[in-house]
Amino acid sequence: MTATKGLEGVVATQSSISSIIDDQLTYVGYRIDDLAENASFEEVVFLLWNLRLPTQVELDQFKQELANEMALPQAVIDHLKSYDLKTVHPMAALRTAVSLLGLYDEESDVMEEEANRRKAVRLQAKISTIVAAFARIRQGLEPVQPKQGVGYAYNFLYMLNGKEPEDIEIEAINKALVLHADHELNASTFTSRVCVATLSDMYSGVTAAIGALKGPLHGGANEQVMKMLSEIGEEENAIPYIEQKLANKEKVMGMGHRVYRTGDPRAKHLKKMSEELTKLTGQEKWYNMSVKIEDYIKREKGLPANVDFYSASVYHSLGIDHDLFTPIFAMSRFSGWIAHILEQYSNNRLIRPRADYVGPNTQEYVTVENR
Ligand SMILES: CC(=O)SCCNC(=O)CCNC(=O)[C@H](O)C(C)(C)COP(=O)(O)OP(=O)(O)OC[C@H]1O[C@@H](n2cnc3c(N)ncnc32)[C@H](O)[C@@H]1OP(=O)(O)O
Ligand SMILES: O=C([O-])CC(=O)C(=O)O
Repeated sequence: MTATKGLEGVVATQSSISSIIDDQLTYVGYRIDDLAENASFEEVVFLLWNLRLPTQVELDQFKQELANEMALPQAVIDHLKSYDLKTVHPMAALRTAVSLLGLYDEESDVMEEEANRRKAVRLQAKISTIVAAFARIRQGLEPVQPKQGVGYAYNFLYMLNGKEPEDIEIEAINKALVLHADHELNASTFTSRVCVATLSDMYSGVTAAIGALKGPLHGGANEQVMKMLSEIGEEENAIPYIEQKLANKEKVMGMGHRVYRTGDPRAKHLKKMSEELTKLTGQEKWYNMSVKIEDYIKREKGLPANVDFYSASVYHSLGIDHDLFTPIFAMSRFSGWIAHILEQYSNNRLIRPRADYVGPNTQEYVTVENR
């Protein structure tokens, strides 16, 4: 047996949810460019879970179902209030809060398809409320109740900031949510599938996936990109900073991808938004700095910017705290994880690969007093 490091190139399952072929991404066959320009996030969630686009009536109904499920059990809010809010990372808080949520769902261990569909709606609805509530509570503010009759992106911003969002903010968050929703067998989605393939429950699957997304080689990279840009500070420092990083054999966050070779098709949409939003808010330097880094890394290392690179300056120019960038990614990716969990249940087999053993040969056991 020989191991493939990082499972590169290994095809581990069949899936009908999203595809990456020749560096093009589709959700259920629909091009990401078309979805990013035209679709609401709720439309995309419906698509991922039902493998078809909704009619207007279905979409309105689905939006209402999500809005109806946004409120959190008081116990979850009280729990969020009990954390050490100065030190707890929001992704760690999210991981725990989502797991806790499962304790308040009477159907959490009911495995029938209809129950799983109801849990899917509850989870997708409540994740945005948890992220917003955590952000408010740590500022010493009360969580804002979700609003009826508005879309998912609007409601998130409303609960986060406690005021009506501007159209441009809603558009930016909606587009970011559409772009991050699913991505074939990325590390966190694979984690969710491995977890539920034991026939564990949906709460366990998404909790495990949050843990995988949190790492800086995956979803955690967007926060690290903003950390890097903040350290660079001014445009003229960008190239010397990156040269030093490469000389130290350190990775440049937001660059490179396991699957894409020529470029990540999501990045151009975020780049355009970054340009618009940083200009609008008089913070062009973050965009200009990002372009310099992207061009340099492409030229020197042949690596493309990934989805995490420009999302950093987009969220920053919306005034969002840097450590909330990855939770926002999670909010969107919940839809993909859930789609994959439902697909895994529908055609399940335990996922259990092998390891190529490279440890010592068989050894004789020596009792502790004789070692
Ligand atoms: C939503 C997402 O998850 S998108 C990815 C988010 N993650 C990041 O942005 C973190 C930075 N990027 C990376 O670490 C990588 O590009 C990954 C993890 C995304 C994918 O990489 P892998 O396919 O595993 O490639 P691997 O890490 O083995 O790198 C291959 C080579 O490219 C180099 N490389 C890859 N990415 C980078 C980078 N961002 N900066 C500098 N060098 C890089 C590696 O140092 C390595 O060079 P070597 O062969 O000389 O040792
Ligand atoms: O697919 C991957 O490996 C990482 C990624 O871009 C994503 O999860 O969106």
